[in-house]
Amino acid sequence: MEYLFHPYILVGVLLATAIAIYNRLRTNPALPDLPWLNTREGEWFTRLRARFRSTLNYKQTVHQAYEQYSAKDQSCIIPDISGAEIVLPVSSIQWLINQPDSVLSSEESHKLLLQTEYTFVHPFVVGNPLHHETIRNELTRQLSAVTADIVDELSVALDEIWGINTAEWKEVCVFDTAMDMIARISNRVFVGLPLCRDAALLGHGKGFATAMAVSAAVLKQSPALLRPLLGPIVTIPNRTHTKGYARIVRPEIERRQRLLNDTSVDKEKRIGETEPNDFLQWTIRRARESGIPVENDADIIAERILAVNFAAIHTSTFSITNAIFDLLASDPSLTYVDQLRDEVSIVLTEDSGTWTKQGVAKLIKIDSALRESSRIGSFLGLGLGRIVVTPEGTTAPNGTFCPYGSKISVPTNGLHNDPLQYPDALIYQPLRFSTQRKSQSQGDGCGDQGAIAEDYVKQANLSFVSTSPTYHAFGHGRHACPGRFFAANELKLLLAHMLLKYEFEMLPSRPESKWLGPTLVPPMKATIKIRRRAR
Ligand code: HEM
Repeated sequence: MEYLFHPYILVGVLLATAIAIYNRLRTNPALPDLPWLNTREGEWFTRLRARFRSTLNYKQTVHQAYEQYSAKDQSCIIPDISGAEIVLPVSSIQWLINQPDSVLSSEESHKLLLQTEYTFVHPFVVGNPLHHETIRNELTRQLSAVTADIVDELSVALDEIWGINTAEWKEVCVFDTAMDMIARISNRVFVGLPLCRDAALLGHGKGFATAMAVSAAVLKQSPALLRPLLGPIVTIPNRTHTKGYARIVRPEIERRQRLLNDTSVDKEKRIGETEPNDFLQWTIRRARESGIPVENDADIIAERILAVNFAAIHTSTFSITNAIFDLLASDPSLTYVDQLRDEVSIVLTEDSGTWTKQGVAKLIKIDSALRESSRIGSFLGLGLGRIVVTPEGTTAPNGTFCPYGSKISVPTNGLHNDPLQYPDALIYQPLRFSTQRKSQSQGDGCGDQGAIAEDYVKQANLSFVSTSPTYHAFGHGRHACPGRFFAANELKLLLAHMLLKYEFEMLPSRPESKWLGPTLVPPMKATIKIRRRAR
């Protein structure tokens, strides 16, 4: 018996008890009595061990949540090392998105996920998200106007990053090169020329996006009590990149503010030849109109643009990386690459060699390929995350009581890959949605106006940006990604140009995406071989 009192054993027991108590406490609020995935009957510390099992095998966990519970109108709990969340049935999606922000909060869910209190230098920027409005309004409405800029920037970026050598094959890392292109094209619209080509500025934009993802993940996994201590340490790179980005754009912000404030000369001269039509200018104007003095602070404006960089860069890079690997690993005899390339050539010829927003809308096969890759490989294991913020809690339509403070979501990856929702769901079919859109538009053409309009809506519902209860790569409902119209325009143009300008070596198999906890990350190191096509 004496060995039981050995200091090592005592320390071990104390530690295990402390962890068990801590985990018991952090499962605050008391969750409803639902099945906990990955627990085993009779096992010691089974909930604690379940957290590790889920974290290490998220794919299987999400699919179990979907197949055994969510698809059958039942709820369950997924525990992982950062907490435990209630996974609701997919039948409750309409209810979930209809709840007011005072009941289910998307903002609180983002704050928790991104640990914004620590990861941003001025958390005010996310607490008062003026840039969401700028994305919803100016950015989306100005898509026609900025299409020429996007095409110009992506052409230059492709030439520089993938090269123009038509004689030799070149090996490129898809993820890294795509991220370089996305950062540059996006910043062309965010801050304009010449800043969008400033290597240091792009380095800070990409660096911040990566630092955010890493520091938020570390903080989310650590005990809340330790976060005030850990926060300032793990977010050193965030601050370095925020300050670096601000240092580079500040002179331009102040120059534009001076021009807008200067009333001594006429409007044209105050702003230059013509007023810049980019996100920075819209932000400066919105800040002036907001009536909130601090909004005009150059550091706040710069951090807003950086927040938009964060929202845009990784998400869009993940999408295009998945689309490229899926296409190149498809069966060559199915000629998907050629079919997509032909579509691009036809649209470009029809539009006399110039890209317009209307021309981009005609790329329905490219659109379908992007939607298909996002269906199969969306980074969201669980989607539509919300935190219950109403003090009395709320009850989902299947009767699951979700207490105040609990996190709820639905198993997006399971749903997106369900053969009952998508025939042959596990088979990549880039033309899945364009074929459906085409068959819908091939009515007899004699329908009344109402039927034609209905047909149009049905077709649009299958586009890349269109969210639904069975497709939430961009979320769904009023908190669905406001940047998706810009992202889709940019990605369709980028993929179109890649196909038009380059030959690709097909791949024998698809490099695997990896689960990092609940996030599905595309291959970040895998390479492909490309060669510039001779004109
Ligand atoms: C393919 C690229 C993109 C994907 C897959 C994507 C995906 C998402 C998802 C899943 C959400 C969460 C929706 C929810 O909470 O239910 C979201 C939110 C958001 N996205 Fe995107 N996004 C992309 C590109 C962009 C771009 C380019 C921008 C900015 C220009 C942007 C800005 C935002 C913002 C501001 C939110 C928060 C919206 C809110 O809370 O109301 N995203 N995005």
